[in-house]
Amino acid sequence: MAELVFFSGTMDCGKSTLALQMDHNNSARGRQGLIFTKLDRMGESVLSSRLGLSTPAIEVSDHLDFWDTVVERLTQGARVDYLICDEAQFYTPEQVEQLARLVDELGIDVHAFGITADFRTELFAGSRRLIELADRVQLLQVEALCWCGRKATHNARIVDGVMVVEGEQVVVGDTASASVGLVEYEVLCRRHYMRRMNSHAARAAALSPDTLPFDLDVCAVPPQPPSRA
Ligand SMILES: Nc1ncnc2c1ncn2[C@@H]1O[C@H](COP(=O)(O)OP(=O)(O)O)[C@@H](O)[C@H]1O
Ligand SMILES: Cc1cn([C@H]2C[C@H](O)[C@@H](COP(=O)(O)O)O2)c(=O)[nH]c1=O
Repeated sequence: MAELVFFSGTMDCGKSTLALQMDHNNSARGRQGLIFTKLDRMGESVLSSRLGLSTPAIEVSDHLDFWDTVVERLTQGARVDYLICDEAQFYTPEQVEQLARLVDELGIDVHAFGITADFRTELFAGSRRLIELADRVQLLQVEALCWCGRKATHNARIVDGVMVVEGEQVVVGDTASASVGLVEYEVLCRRHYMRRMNSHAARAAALSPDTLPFDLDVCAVPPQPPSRA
């Protein structure tokens, strides 16, 4: 029985890697699939993982109709057994409905991958619709960790080293650390998200002589990011 599955987790927890693995495993067994993504960090029409693997993909614009795209392929004689849909948080609710229809009416498996919430903790429209419609929402097994060592549950946006909670919902970026003047992201546990305490702020607080030792978490010096030289 075909399924619509939403594989979800924070940024940097391995969603794109799993998307590539699922495509590999399916195609190795002779199944035919189509790979979609939207606004991948590496550029247009590519699905990339931080582990270094990437594959060509169909770029999803707001105007792309999944139903029409797949039906056109089938009409041309192609087989379509499954879809891999990365960065699905950026899809429109209508596109998610088209994916559900492909599962129900054409028996095509849809594996969607994405983060649920933005840097303000608000659901992305595509993720909301996926949670509403998916047969299953599956959290990834590999957990990304907050700088304090707890499981990371939130995606924080960092601008010039400072965590922000206002701004455009969509700004493509990476979780790379230690760059200044860039929009970047850091995954945090809820406690440190709520305190606006990203690793940079925690390091500064731990080193400041003015900081009262009111909380061991805050006073712990977060590990330095690895040098990228
Ligand atoms: N150098 C590395 N060695 C081993 N694993 C790595 C390395 N760099 C990244 N990873 C793994 O890749 C994951 C990020 O993979 P990716 O598929 O790009 O994440 P997502 O799509 O969820 O943002 C990290 O959580 C980590 O497990
Ligand atoms: C939290 C958040 C993220 N984004 C962007 C940043 C990245 O380009 C993607 C997530 O990609 P990943 O493969 O899961 O790392 O989403 C955004 O635009 N707005 C946000 O609030």
